[in-house]
Amino acid sequence: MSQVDLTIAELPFHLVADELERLRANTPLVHVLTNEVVQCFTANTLLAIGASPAMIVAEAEVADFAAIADALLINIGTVYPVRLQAMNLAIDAANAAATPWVLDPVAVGVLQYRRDAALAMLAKKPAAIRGNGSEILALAAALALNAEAIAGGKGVDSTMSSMSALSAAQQLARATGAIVAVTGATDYITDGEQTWAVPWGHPMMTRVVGTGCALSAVVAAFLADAPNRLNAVAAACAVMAIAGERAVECSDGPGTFVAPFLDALHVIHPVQLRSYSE
Ligand SMILES: Nc1ncnc2c1ncn2[C@@H]1O[C@H](COP(=O)(O)OP(=O)(O)OP(=O)(O)O)[C@@H](O)[C@H]1O
Ligand SMILES: Cc1ncsc1CCO
Ligand SMILES: [Mg+2]
Repeated sequence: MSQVDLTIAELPFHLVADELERLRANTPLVHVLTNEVVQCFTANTLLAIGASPAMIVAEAEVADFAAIADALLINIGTVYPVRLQAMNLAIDAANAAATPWVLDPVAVGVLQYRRDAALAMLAKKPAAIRGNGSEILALAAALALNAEAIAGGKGVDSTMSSMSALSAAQQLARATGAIVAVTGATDYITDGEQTWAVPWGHPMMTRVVGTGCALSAVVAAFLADAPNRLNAVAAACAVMAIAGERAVECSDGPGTFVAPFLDALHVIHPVQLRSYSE
């Protein structure tokens, strides 16, 4: 019987550089079905990094658009019945076109309606799942029908570290076939066997709304036509975390963080990333 290789290694900068170069060359069209809080920030984040966002949400349009987009994000942060219906139509069309889609299971440990919705989506095989510690623990527990372990999270915020959810992330990846990214002080990105650690970022990123939601959209962008999905998801996490660190240097707090964060995403360059490896 073959042993599962649970190696964890820090993501090297040259891989981030390669993935960023690929993304900028492709300028992927990202179909975004996200929550109502973070729409504009998510679109600006995608534009700053070099992707094209489109928030197409009508039931009558989502299938047609998912079929022509390069990647799809499904974020259940403010899900309600009509939106859920549209999300499932978009997922089915993306799957029919072999287009990668990402699930952001916002607050999945807090409410049964979205938990049921997320579990049904898992059966449709997301290419990646990106959540905070509480969300990944809750989703893994829900999938295993481990009822006591499901509850978790303070609304949309995590009460658990990413490290405490690492094993759940690996199990979730193995059970679903998705790349799982669990974010926090260190982000862990896993296919269930190999795991990249992304240790950058800053706590200020949790003091403005939507950095995680926007990261999930960036994960979708990096997954478009990705030859290596694990590296693509990890690079998305790295670029956001590095930009977050840089933005803090030019900000006084949450109110002045967002503008330098978008600027940092815009200027981050593969050549500069490669120089960190030397
Ligand atoms: N303590 C921390 N130190 C450094 N970076 C952090 C920390 N906590 C979160 N981050 C970074 O913030 C970003 C968002 O991750 P987080 O886990 O907060 O997502 P989230 O809870 O889903 O966010 P939201 O739902 O508000 O969009 C990631 O890039 C992550 O690396
Ligand atoms: C604050 C908030 N409420 C529902 S979704 C969302 C965005 C952060 O996940
Ligand atoms: Mg979130």
